[in-house]
Amino acid sequence: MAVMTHSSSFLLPPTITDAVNGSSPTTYALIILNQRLPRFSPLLWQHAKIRLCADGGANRLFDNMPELCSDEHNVQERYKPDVIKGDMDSIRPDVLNFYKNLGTMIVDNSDDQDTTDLHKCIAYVLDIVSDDDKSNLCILVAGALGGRFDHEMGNINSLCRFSTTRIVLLSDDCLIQLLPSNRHHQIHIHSSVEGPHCGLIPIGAPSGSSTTTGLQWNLDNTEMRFGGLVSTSNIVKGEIVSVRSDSDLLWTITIKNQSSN
Ligand SMILES: Nc1ncnc2c1ncn2[C@@H]1O[C@H](COP(=O)(O)OP(=O)(O)OP(=O)(O)O)[C@@H](O)[C@H]1O
Ligand SMILES: Cc1ncc(C[n+]2csc(CCO)c2C)c(N)n1
Repeated sequence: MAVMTHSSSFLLPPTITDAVNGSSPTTYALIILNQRLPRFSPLLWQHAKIRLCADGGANRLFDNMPELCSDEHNVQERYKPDVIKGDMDSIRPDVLNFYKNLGTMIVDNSDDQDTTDLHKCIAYVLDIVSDDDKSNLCILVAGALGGRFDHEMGNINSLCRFSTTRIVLLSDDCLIQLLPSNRHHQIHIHSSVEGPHCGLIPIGAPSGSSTTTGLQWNLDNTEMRFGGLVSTSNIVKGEIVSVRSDSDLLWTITIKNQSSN
């Protein structure tokens, strides 16, 4: 069974990350959604090679980034997205014009009312990254959780629709990613920035057999299904959590508020 490693090193400053990652650095893309920016968004921005706003996500970048970078000047000019894409029913005209004048590419997909703005942005990233970058690609999605439940489920559905792409949904409080079936997942825990609370949740279909190490309540060939057992309120115990399952699972872990540590 092929090993797939996971690390939330994008929550650490890039210099530390580069030293840890060694030879094959991850290519990060950042997609900003229409929810209050997570407090660590400036860090995600630094890691990212390409930055997109999904429609109204541009309003959040424009309105919230200056508060998060209060020690910097000209924040709105400096934090210029490469692309704004979506059905353009939420972005404010002043914000659209501001970024258009800075040279941001605007992609209006108002004709497509069947896929979400997040879906459109992920598809765009997959279209433009080179094959080399695609193999190391990880898409970070800021503002994906909390707020409207239909949007949250739409965002989780994007993980399933693009199940062969590494995508991490992020809020201030936690992250979610998909662990594809039939891999040996090794999740490196950065305990200074994440944990200890975590969960493993079957999505789309029941999981017949899942096995883990590194958790307080490990699974041992355990079945999980909605209406039966799903592993919520679990706790990370080791530096590495390993997961094997015959079905796709969602992995979620809390993100620490570092100002309170
Ligand atoms: N409250 C929320 N919770 C989670 N994700 C959100 C929320 N609001 C927006 N998003 C995400 O941000 C993206 C862009 O948001 P935006 O408000 O521009 O979308 P929208 O298509 O205009 O939404 P709607 O028309 O349903 O209000 C959405 O596709 C969704 O992925
Ligand atoms: C069955 C069904 N349910 C909802 C929508 C609405 N919808 C889904 S994605 C989207 C675009 C949002 O930017 C919209 C309006 C649909 N088309 N089909």
